[in-house]
Order: sequence, then structure tokens, then C-alpha cells
Amino acid sequence: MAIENKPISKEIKTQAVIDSFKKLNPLVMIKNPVMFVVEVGTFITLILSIKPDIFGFDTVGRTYNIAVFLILLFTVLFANFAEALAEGRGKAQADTLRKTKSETTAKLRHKDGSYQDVPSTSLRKGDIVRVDTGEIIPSDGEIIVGLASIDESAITGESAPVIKEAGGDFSSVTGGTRVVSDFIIVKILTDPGESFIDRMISLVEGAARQKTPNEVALTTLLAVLTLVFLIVIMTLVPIANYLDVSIDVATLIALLVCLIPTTIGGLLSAIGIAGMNRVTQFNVLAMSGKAVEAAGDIDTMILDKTGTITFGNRMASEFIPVGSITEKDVTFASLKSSVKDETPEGRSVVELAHKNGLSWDENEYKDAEIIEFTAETRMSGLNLKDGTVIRKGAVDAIKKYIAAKGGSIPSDLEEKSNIVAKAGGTPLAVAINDKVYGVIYLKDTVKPGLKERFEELRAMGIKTVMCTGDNPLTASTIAREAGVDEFIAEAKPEDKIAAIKKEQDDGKLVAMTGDGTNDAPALAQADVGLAMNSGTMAAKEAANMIDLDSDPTKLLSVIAIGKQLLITRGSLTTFSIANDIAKYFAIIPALFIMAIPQLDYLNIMGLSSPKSAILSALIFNAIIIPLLIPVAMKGAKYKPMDANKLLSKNLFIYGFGGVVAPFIGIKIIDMLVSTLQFV
Ligand SMILES: Nc1ncnc2c1ncn2[C@@H]1O[C@H](COP(=O)(O)OP(=O)(O)OP(=O)(O)O)[C@@H](O)[C@H]1O
Ligand SMILES: [K+]
Ligand SMILES: [Mg+2]
Repeated sequence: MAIENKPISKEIKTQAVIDSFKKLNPLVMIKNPVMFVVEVGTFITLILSIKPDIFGFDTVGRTYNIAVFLILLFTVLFANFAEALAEGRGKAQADTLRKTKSETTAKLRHKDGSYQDVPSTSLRKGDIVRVDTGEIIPSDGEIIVGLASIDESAITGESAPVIKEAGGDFSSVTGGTRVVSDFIIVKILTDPGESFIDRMISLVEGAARQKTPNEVALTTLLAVLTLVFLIVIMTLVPIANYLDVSIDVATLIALLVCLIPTTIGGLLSAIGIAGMNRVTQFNVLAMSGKAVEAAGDIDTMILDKTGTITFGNRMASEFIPVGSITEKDVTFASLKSSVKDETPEGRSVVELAHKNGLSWDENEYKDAEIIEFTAETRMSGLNLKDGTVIRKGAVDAIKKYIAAKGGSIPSDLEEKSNIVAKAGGTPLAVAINDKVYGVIYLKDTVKPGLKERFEELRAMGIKTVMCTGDNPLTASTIAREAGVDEFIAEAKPEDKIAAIKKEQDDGKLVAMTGDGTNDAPALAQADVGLAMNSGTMAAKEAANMIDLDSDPTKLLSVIAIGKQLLITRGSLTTFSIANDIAKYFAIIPALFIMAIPQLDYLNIMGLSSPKSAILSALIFNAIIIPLLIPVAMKGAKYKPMDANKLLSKNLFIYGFGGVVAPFIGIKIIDMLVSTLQFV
């Protein structure tokens, strides 16, 4: 794993302590309204500590004011520490990544074909470079010539090299990875500072972090609650004046801070950052917290077949003749159809024909018009100078093509291609002019372990749909083998989008996983788009998550983290508010007793003195924040079970715990505090 999952080190903790002080800057604090109010209170009590009668009266004395000031200061620092600690882990990961981003030299190709050594940082979009064995790829791009095995461990942490080649879905290369065999010519696709590693760095560092809509809503709610309590506390002043009792300002501030939701206010951003951190620890890069939260609520998951469910290295394994065609003729026709096909499928056809002892004359195809493969036509081929047209492609596409030309379809084409499809292979029909020669058998392998994980998704109530450009028979075989619930075959890129939109129109949240350029629009349309790192640049750019291990079922982990994130936030909010209600019972009686000692019967908790009661409640309010940091960082306990059940279970635990904990905590603290001289 490139992104290390180390326990929080001493350095991170030390740095977090330093950062907690830096975050006292009011311009930073204002982003967190609840804690900003606490900071203002801290400032006022600081002044009261210096000049206790600044408001014209002093009923409590300097020491009490200093005590309130210190507890408030620690309350703010604890909240800052929680956030700094969560950020610290990401910063450490970013530093590790930065080290891999060493300055290298690139061989830039000029228009005249000559090469010049330039620093990798000077490369721009559109530049062409050559990378030889042992060299580091200078920036992100696409292989335009060649095939090489590449060590991507700097990014994925996986030490086994991967094969990358021009054409098709495995042509993208990432800056910072190393060519271990052969050479490649790469077209650079990013400008300096926008590369994949740059994006990874800013992601793990949280530089690009934006509050999610859920977080914004909760922050607003907490701010409103704070405002309400502020008004309530302010109205106490005229009431007290009317009763001719004076309530000191430090106590009013203490009361306010105890009543506003400081626990969740202090932990909210740490919860979000830690959630994103957990995602990266699974080797998934999430572009936004919003995507992670959306993952927690996913109803439907749509998957591309080749390269996502299967490994995607579709290789020709057999040439099957139809009608009266001989094996040699179909092999030759297949070879002809593929000599100019630069996709991995096309090259594998040429290779197999070679192995079967056939060769071709380059001259014969020199002036031929190349018909490149597209996901729309699902065909590729050549138009020769002499008028001969050669095509290969999806069987139904070739059938339509031949029918339009007025040719006849051999009676055994269906049967022969079905044999291939039933085995999970992709049959490609080959035709010259209006005559079908036979079928090319493209073999592919389903990635292991999918069935079990799709089973888990089903248990969570998530529907899986495979969406492929391949024929229905192949699709159904692979669908069965992989264990998806449904499949859509013969899907063009727009069909993939339509499939997603249809689910979304039914009010469903949809995740899409894919790797190809043709998947990019669908990845962008989905609520959660997970691209395989093995896939094309277009797919990775359109998606809002990238799995560095190219494992589509990784979404399962992200779903769990998303759900856990929402549950953690909900639980701690419940705890925080329940807590504040309990503190109300400790602190309000104290306030009245302080003013009117005859009201002592209100002291239901039997606290030793009004001052001790208030300080104890305030201390409890402060230390609950660091005590809950582990929950915020690790997330509330999560088991894959019915989400509603889990939520109500958590609400009960945290709600009940939130009411009971302060009574016990404040009582214990009061027993300790009451031994102090000044209270
Ligand atoms: N080089 C090629 N020449 C001709 N036809 C091809 C070629 N490659 C693929 N095909 C045909 O086009 C169909 C669609 O291919 P493509 O790889 O775009 O599928 P897709 O929509 O990405 O779906 P999936 O990746 O799930 O298979 C294939 O099933 C195959 O029949
Ligand atoms: K509080
Ligand atoms: Mg594909």
C-alpha cells in the first residue's frame, strides 16, 4: 500500500499540539461558530481574571475567574487538537508521497523526431516523451507507441509490475512510476502541478477538503442552537436585575458554554477528516467527502464488465470457421482484419495468427483506409485500395453490417458464436466484403473473490447490475460467474448513462465502477463514480473515486466507511445534545442557589457548592472532547446490518449515555474540586 496505515506517531501528536495553538486565530475559529463563541468567552474571562470588577461589580473573585478562563481555554484547545490530529495523519501521508515525486529528466521529442533532455517539471499537455527501461515516467500520459511492464508501487504499493500498452483501456501511465522492461512513447496529458500524484497529495493533506452538504447543514443547525442559547442566557440578566440579584459574567459564560453543543462542535470536522483518511487507508482515493457520504447510502451499483469485473486482457485464443470456410481461411481473414488494429484485442489476433504460421505483406495494406474500433460501431477493420472491405466486430454488429450489404449469414454462425459466449468468452465475427468467415474467440478471466463480495452487497440491500458492450450470452455467463443480480448487454456509452439515470429517477443513489474511456460519461453521471486505477485517464478524471488496486468490490469498504461516517456523526451529535440537557440540571440550580441561598433544595445532585458545581460541569464539558477523540477518529462501531436498526441502536446508546454520563462525571469532578480552597 502506498498510503501507509501507521498508528498515529509521536511527531504527529506533537505537531497537533502546536497546531491547536495556531488554530486559536479567530479568523480560523470563526468557521466553527460553536467553538468561536467559546473562544470569545475565553477572552472575556481572561479580562475578568485581570480585572474582576470590569463590569462594575465582583461577586466571585479573581481565582474563580481564572479557573473559568483556564477551563474554557482548554475546551478550545481540545477541539483544535482533535481537528489537528485528524489532519496530521494526512499530512504525514502527503510527505511520504512528496518524497516519491522526485525531479527527473525527461526525453522530449521534437517535431523533427530528435530528442532533448528536459526537466520533468517543464513538461506540458501534448508533449511527447520517450521512456526507456529503468527510467521513471516523468508525468501522467497515454502510451502512443509500445508496450512495457511498469512498476507502479510508488502509487499503488503493489510490487508486481503491470503491463501497459498503446490503444485500449490499459494505455494510461502515471508520473512517478517506473518502466521495468521495454520502452514506450508517451503523450503527456497533464500540466505541471495537476498530475495524479499532485492530486493525491492535496487529497490526503486535506487541502482540497470542502465541507459536505450534510456537514454544512449540521454546522448551521449547531450555530442556530448556539444563538438560541445565547439569547436565553442574555435574557437572564434583566430577570436577575429585576430580582435584584447580580449574576457574575464568568458564571453566565460558563452556563452558556455548558449548554451549547461544544462536544459535536469540537469533533465535527475531525469526524469528516478521519472518515476520508479511512478511505485512503483502503487504497481508494476519494475526491470529496460528499462522495464518501453518498457511498454510505448507495442503492444500486452498476459495473462495466471488461477490465472491471474481468481482468480485461481479452486475448484471441481460437479462430473458428463457419460454413464452408477452412480454418486457414478464417485465420487469414482474422489476421487481415487486425493488422492495423492497435487495440490489445487486435494485437492478440495478429499474434495468434503468427503463432499459427501465417504472415502478411505490409505493402498490401500500405494505402488501406483504417476503420478504427469504436464503442459505438463495435467494429473495426480496413478498406483496401482495390475495394475490398474487411471487418471484425461484435457478432450482432457484423450481422447487421452484412445484411445491409445484401450478404447472407451462414447458418452455423449463431451456433459457433454461442459456444464462445456460453464459455464466457467474447466472440468477434470476421467478414470480408459480404461474406462471413468465422468467429474469433476472445478469452477473459473474471477477477477472483467477486461472488462473495457481491453477496455481501446483496445482504446490505444493494443491487448490482453489470453493463457491458458485449453480447447477451457472454454477458449472462459472466454475470452468473461473478454473481451480479442483473445485466445489460450490448450497451453503448449512452445506454450506460441511461441505466444510471433510470435508477436515479426512481430516487435511487447509484454507484458506477468502470475503467474505459467509454465509461467516463457514466462515471460522471453516477452519484459515486469509482474508476479502476488500471483504466484510462478519461475514466479516472470523470470519477470521484479511484481504486488504486483496481478492485470493483472495494466499493463495499467505502460504503461501510460512508455509513460509519454518518452514524458516527449522528451518534456524537445525539451524545452532545443529551449531555447538554444533563448539564442544565447541574448548573441551573447552582446558579439560583448562588443568588438566593434559600433555594438550596434545588441541589438535587448534592453538589458541594454552587461554584464547585459550575466549575465541575465546565471541566466535564471540556474533557469529554479529548475522551471522544478516539470515537471520532476510528468511527462508531459498525457492523453490516440494517442501517435503520443500527442507527436506532446507536441513538439509544449515545442518547442514554449522553444523559447519564454527565451526572456521574460531574459528581466525581465535584468531589475533587470541592477540596480546593477557593470554592
Ligand atoms: N478491437 C476490436 N475490433 C472490433 N470489435 C471489437 C474490438 N474490441 C471490442 N470489440 C467488440 O465491441 C464490443 C464492445 O467493446 P467494449 O470493450 O467497448 O465494451 P464495453 O462497453 O466497455 O463493455 P465491457 O468493457 O463491459 O465489455 C465487444 O464486446 C466486442 O464485441
Ligand atoms: K456544551
Ligand atoms: Mg470497458
